[in-house]
Amino acid sequence: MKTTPKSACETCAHHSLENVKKLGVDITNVDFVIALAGNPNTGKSTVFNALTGLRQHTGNWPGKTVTRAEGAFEYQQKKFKLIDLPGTYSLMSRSEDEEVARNFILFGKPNVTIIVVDASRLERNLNLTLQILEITSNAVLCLNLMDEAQKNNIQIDTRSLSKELGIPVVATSARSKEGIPELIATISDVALGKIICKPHKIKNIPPQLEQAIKKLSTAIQNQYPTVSNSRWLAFRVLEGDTHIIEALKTGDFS
Ligand SMILES: Nc1nc2c(ncn2[C@@H]2O[C@H](COP(=O)(O)OP(=O)(O)OP(=O)(O)O)[C@@H](O)[C@H]2O)c(=O)[nH]1
Ligand SMILES: [Mg+2]
Repeated sequence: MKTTPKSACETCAHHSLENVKKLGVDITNVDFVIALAGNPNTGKSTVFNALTGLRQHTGNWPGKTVTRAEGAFEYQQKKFKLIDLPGTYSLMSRSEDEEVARNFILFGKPNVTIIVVDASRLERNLNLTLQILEITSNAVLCLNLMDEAQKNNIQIDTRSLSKELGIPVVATSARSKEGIPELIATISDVALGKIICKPHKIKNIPPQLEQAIKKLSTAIQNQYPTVSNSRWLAFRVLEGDTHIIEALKTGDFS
Protein backbone atom coordinates (compact mmCIF):
# COMPACT_ATOMS: atom_id res chain seq x y z
CA MET A 1 0.00 0.00 0.00
CA LYS A 2 1.23 3.46 -0.86
CA THR A 3 1.02 6.24 1.65
CA THR A 4 1.41 9.94 1.05
CA PRO A 5 5.05 10.84 1.70
CA LYS A 6 5.45 12.90 4.86
CA SER A 7 7.62 15.37 3.03
CA ALA A 8 4.66 16.63 0.98
CA CYS A 9 3.20 18.22 4.11
CA GLU A 10 6.42 18.90 5.89
CA THR A 11 7.88 21.00 3.15
CA CYS A 12 4.76 23.08 2.45
CA ALA A 13 4.64 26.76 3.36
CA HIS A 14 2.00 26.23 6.05
CA HIS A 15 4.10 23.66 7.85
CA SER A 16 7.07 25.98 7.88
CA LEU A 17 4.92 28.79 9.31
CA GLU A 18 3.78 26.48 12.13
CA ASN A 19 7.42 26.21 13.27
CA VAL A 20 7.69 29.97 13.40
CA LYS A 21 4.48 30.16 15.43
CA LYS A 22 6.04 27.86 18.04
CA LEU A 23 8.82 30.43 18.40
CA GLY A 24 6.20 33.01 19.37
CA VAL A 25 5.72 34.86 16.09
CA ASP A 26 2.23 35.97 15.05
CA ILE A 27 1.74 34.55 11.56
CA THR A 28 -1.85 35.65 10.92
CA ASN A 29 -2.24 36.54 7.23
CA VAL A 30 1.41 35.89 6.44
CA ASP A 31 2.65 34.33 3.20
CA PHE A 32 6.37 34.33 3.89
CA VAL A 33 8.60 34.71 6.94
CA ILE A 34 11.85 36.60 6.46
CA ALA A 35 14.69 36.71 9.01
CA LEU A 36 17.15 39.57 9.18
CA ALA A 37 20.57 38.47 10.45
CA GLY A 38 24.04 39.98 10.56
CA ASN A 39 26.95 41.18 12.66
CA PRO A 40 26.22 43.95 15.19
CA ASN A 41 26.10 47.48 13.79
CA THR A 42 25.77 46.59 10.12
CA GLY A 43 22.49 48.45 9.69
CA LYS A 44 20.03 45.58 10.29
CA SER A 45 17.52 47.80 12.09
CA THR A 46 17.91 50.48 9.42
CA VAL A 47 17.17 47.87 6.73
CA PHE A 48 14.29 46.59 8.87
CA ASN A 49 12.82 50.10 9.15
CA ALA A 50 13.28 50.76 5.44
CA LEU A 51 11.40 47.55 4.62
CA THR A 52 8.59 47.74 7.16
CA GLY A 53 8.07 51.47 7.81
CA LEU A 54 5.65 51.89 10.70
CA ARG A 55 4.25 48.38 10.45
CA GLN A 56 6.32 46.97 13.28
CA HIS A 57 6.29 46.17 16.99
CA THR A 58 8.75 44.90 19.57
CA GLY A 59 8.53 42.24 22.25
CA ASN A 60 10.72 39.58 23.83
CA TRP A 61 11.72 36.15 22.59
CA PRO A 62 9.80 33.55 24.60
CA GLY A 63 11.71 32.75 27.80
CA LYS A 64 14.58 35.08 26.90
CA THR A 65 15.67 38.60 27.82
CA VAL A 66 16.48 39.32 24.18
CA THR A 67 14.16 41.79 22.47
CA ARG A 68 12.62 41.05 19.13
CA ALA A 69 11.33 43.42 16.48
CA GLU A 70 8.68 42.12 14.12
CA GLY A 71 7.36 43.93 11.11
CA ALA A 72 5.61 43.35 7.82
CA PHE A 73 5.51 44.52 4.24
CA GLU A 74 3.54 43.69 1.15
CA TYR A 75 4.88 43.14 -2.34
CA GLN A 76 2.93 42.00 -5.37
CA GLN A 77 -0.05 40.88 -3.26
CA LYS A 78 2.09 38.74 -0.96
CA LYS A 79 2.51 39.45 2.76
CA PHE A 80 5.99 39.19 4.18
CA LYS A 81 6.67 39.01 7.91
CA LEU A 82 10.09 40.28 8.90
CA ILE A 83 11.94 39.32 12.10
CA ASP A 84 14.96 41.39 13.16
CA LEU A 85 17.36 38.90 14.80
CA PRO A 86 19.96 40.00 17.37
CA GLY A 87 23.31 41.04 15.86
CA THR A 88 25.93 38.30 16.31
CA TYR A 89 29.47 37.50 15.19
CA SER A 90 28.80 33.78 15.01
CA LEU A 91 26.07 31.19 15.49
CA MET A 92 28.02 29.07 17.95
CA SER A 93 25.42 29.61 20.66
CA ARG A 94 27.89 31.09 23.12
CA SER A 95 25.43 33.77 24.20
CA GLU A 96 21.66 34.15 24.43
CA ASP A 97 21.77 36.38 21.33
CA GLU A 98 23.60 33.78 19.28
CA GLU A 99 21.24 31.06 20.51
CA VAL A 100 18.16 33.08 19.55
CA ALA A 101 19.51 33.88 16.07
CA ARG A 102 20.63 30.33 15.43
CA ASN A 103 17.45 28.67 16.72
CA PHE A 104 15.28 30.94 14.62
CA ILE A 105 17.13 30.16 11.39
CA LEU A 106 17.47 26.47 12.22
CA PHE A 107 14.08 25.62 13.70
CA GLY A 108 11.91 28.52 12.52
CA LYS A 109 12.96 27.78 8.95
CA PRO A 110 12.30 31.28 7.57
CA ASN A 111 11.50 31.31 3.85
CA VAL A 112 14.38 33.73 3.30
CA THR A 113 17.20 34.97 5.55
CA ILE A 114 18.62 38.39 4.71
CA ILE A 115 22.25 38.58 5.79
CA VAL A 116 23.14 42.23 6.34
CA VAL A 117 26.87 42.88 6.00
CA ASP A 118 29.02 45.98 6.23
CA ALA A 119 30.43 46.57 2.74
CA SER A 120 33.28 48.64 4.20
CA ARG A 121 34.38 45.69 6.39
CA LEU A 122 33.30 42.77 4.27
CA GLU A 123 35.86 40.15 5.27
CA ARG A 124 34.93 40.53 8.95
CA ASN A 125 31.34 39.70 8.08
CA LEU A 126 31.91 36.64 5.93
CA ASN A 127 32.45 34.27 8.85
CA LEU A 128 28.85 34.67 10.01
CA THR A 129 27.63 34.60 6.41
CA LEU A 130 29.22 31.20 5.82
CA GLN A 131 27.84 29.87 9.10
CA ILE A 132 24.33 30.94 8.12
CA LEU A 133 24.73 29.30 4.71
CA GLU A 134 25.61 26.03 6.45
CA ILE A 135 22.16 26.09 8.04
CA THR A 136 19.96 27.53 5.32
CA SER A 137 20.22 27.82 1.56
CA ASN A 138 17.57 30.46 1.09
CA ALA A 139 19.43 33.67 1.74
CA VAL A 140 20.12 37.07 0.24
CA LEU A 141 23.29 38.99 1.02
CA CYS A 142 22.48 42.65 1.70
CA LEU A 143 25.72 44.51 1.10
CA ASN A 144 24.90 47.54 3.24
CA LEU A 145 26.80 50.75 4.00
CA MET A 146 27.81 50.96 0.33
CA ASP A 147 28.10 54.75 0.70
CA GLU A 148 30.75 54.24 3.39
CA ALA A 149 32.59 51.71 1.23
CA GLN A 150 32.57 54.15 -1.67
CA LYS A 151 33.91 56.93 0.55
CA ASN A 152 36.81 54.62 1.45
CA ASN A 153 37.39 53.74 -2.21
CA ILE A 154 36.41 50.14 -1.63
CA GLN A 155 35.00 48.47 -4.71
CA ILE A 156 33.18 45.18 -4.50
CA ASP A 157 32.62 42.84 -7.41
CA THR A 158 29.07 41.88 -6.43
CA ARG A 159 28.71 39.44 -9.34
CA SER A 160 31.72 37.38 -8.34
CA LEU A 161 30.69 37.54 -4.68
CA SER A 162 27.25 36.24 -5.57
CA LYS A 163 28.74 33.48 -7.68
CA GLU A 164 31.21 32.44 -4.98
CA LEU A 165 28.60 32.41 -2.22
CA GLY A 166 25.85 30.91 -4.37
CA ILE A 167 23.23 33.45 -3.25
CA PRO A 168 22.01 36.79 -4.65
CA VAL A 169 23.83 39.91 -3.51
CA VAL A 170 22.11 43.31 -3.33
CA ALA A 171 24.07 46.51 -2.65
CA THR A 172 22.28 48.99 -0.37
CA SER A 173 22.75 52.21 1.54
CA ALA A 174 19.84 51.63 3.87
CA ARG A 175 20.02 55.02 5.59
CA SER A 176 19.17 56.74 2.30
CA LYS A 177 16.99 53.77 1.18
CA GLU A 178 19.21 53.15 -1.82
CA GLY A 179 18.89 49.59 -3.12
CA ILE A 180 15.85 48.79 -0.98
CA PRO A 181 13.45 48.24 -3.96
CA GLU A 182 15.98 45.79 -5.46
CA LEU A 183 16.29 44.06 -2.08
CA ILE A 184 12.51 43.61 -1.84
CA ALA A 185 12.28 42.21 -5.38
CA THR A 186 15.14 39.77 -4.67
CA ILE A 187 13.61 38.60 -1.37
CA SER A 188 10.36 37.95 -3.22
CA ASP A 189 12.12 36.03 -6.01
CA VAL A 190 13.88 33.76 -3.52
CA ALA A 191 10.69 33.23 -1.48
CA LEU A 192 8.74 32.32 -4.63
CA GLY A 193 11.49 30.02 -5.91
CA LYS A 194 12.21 32.21 -8.94
CA ILE A 195 15.80 32.41 -7.75
CA ILE A 196 17.30 29.13 -6.55
CA CYS A 197 20.18 29.57 -4.09
CA LYS A 198 23.04 27.08 -4.18
CA PRO A 199 25.40 28.04 -1.37
CA HIS A 200 28.92 26.78 -1.31
CA LYS A 201 29.17 23.87 1.15
CA ILE A 202 32.16 22.15 2.75
CA LYS A 203 33.50 19.34 0.58
CA ASN A 204 36.27 16.74 0.98
CA ILE A 205 35.11 15.30 4.28
CA PRO A 206 37.06 12.17 5.33
CA PRO A 207 35.06 8.98 4.59
CA GLN A 208 34.85 7.87 8.22
CA LEU A 209 33.49 11.21 9.33
CA GLU A 210 31.08 11.27 6.39
CA GLN A 211 29.80 7.84 7.42
CA ALA A 212 29.28 8.92 11.04
CA ILE A 213 27.52 12.10 9.96
CA LYS A 214 25.19 10.18 7.64
CA LYS A 215 24.29 7.68 10.35
CA LEU A 216 23.64 10.36 12.92
CA SER A 217 21.70 12.66 10.60
CA THR A 218 19.43 9.78 9.53
CA ALA A 219 18.70 9.03 13.19
CA ILE A 220 17.95 12.72 13.86
CA GLN A 221 15.72 12.92 10.77
CA ASN A 222 13.77 9.83 11.87
CA GLN A 223 13.25 11.21 15.35
CA TYR A 224 12.39 14.75 14.20
CA PRO A 225 11.05 14.62 10.63
CA THR A 226 10.36 18.36 10.59
CA VAL A 227 13.89 19.60 11.33
CA SER A 228 15.33 21.18 8.24
CA ASN A 229 19.02 20.46 8.54
CA SER A 230 19.77 17.17 10.27
CA ARG A 231 23.25 17.10 8.69
CA TRP A 232 24.21 20.38 10.31
CA LEU A 233 22.79 19.13 13.63
CA ALA A 234 24.83 15.92 13.31
CA PHE A 235 28.04 17.97 12.95
CA ARG A 236 27.19 19.94 16.07
CA VAL A 237 26.47 16.74 18.05
CA LEU A 238 29.87 15.35 17.08
CA GLU A 239 31.46 18.62 18.16
CA GLY A 240 29.78 18.20 21.56
CA ASP A 241 27.52 21.27 21.28
CA THR A 242 25.60 21.03 24.56
CA HIS A 243 22.70 23.26 23.45
CA ILE A 244 22.00 21.12 20.40
CA ILE A 245 22.41 17.83 22.29
CA GLU A 246 19.94 19.07 24.93
CA ALA A 247 17.45 20.25 22.28
CA LEU A 248 17.61 16.86 20.57
CA LYS A 249 17.10 15.07 23.90
CA THR A 250 14.07 17.12 24.90
CA GLY A 251 12.63 18.13 21.53
CA ASP A 252 12.50 21.71 22.80
CA PHE A 253 13.81 23.82 19.93
CA SER A 254 12.78 27.26 21.19
N1 LIG B 1 26.30 55.73 6.13
C1 LIG B 1 25.43 54.78 6.39
N2 LIG B 1 25.04 54.56 7.64
C2 LIG B 1 24.16 53.57 7.88
C3 LIG B 1 23.62 52.76 6.83
N3 LIG B 1 22.79 51.87 7.39
C4 LIG B 1 22.80 52.09 8.70
N4 LIG B 1 23.61 53.12 9.00
C5 LIG B 1 23.93 53.67 10.34
O1 LIG B 1 24.68 52.70 11.04
C6 LIG B 1 24.36 52.73 12.44
C7 LIG B 1 23.92 51.36 12.90
O2 LIG B 1 22.71 51.04 12.27
P1 LIG B 1 21.65 50.02 12.90
O3 LIG B 1 20.55 49.87 11.92
O4 LIG B 1 21.28 50.39 14.28
O5 LIG B 1 22.56 48.71 12.95
P2 LIG B 1 22.19 47.30 13.58
O6 LIG B 1 22.85 46.28 12.76
O7 LIG B 1 20.72 47.17 13.76
O8 LIG B 1 22.89 47.40 14.99
P3 LIG B 1 22.69 46.41 16.24
O9 LIG B 1 21.23 46.12 16.37
O10 LIG B 1 23.25 47.19 17.38
O11 LIG B 1 23.48 45.19 15.94
C8 LIG B 1 23.28 53.80 12.58
O12 LIG B 1 23.89 54.99 12.97
C9 LIG B 1 22.70 53.91 11.16
O13 LIG B 1 22.15 55.17 10.90
C10 LIG B 1 24.06 53.04 5.49
O14 LIG B 1 23.68 52.37 4.52
N5 LIG B 1 24.96 54.04 5.34
MG1 LIG C 1 19.55 46.63 15.46
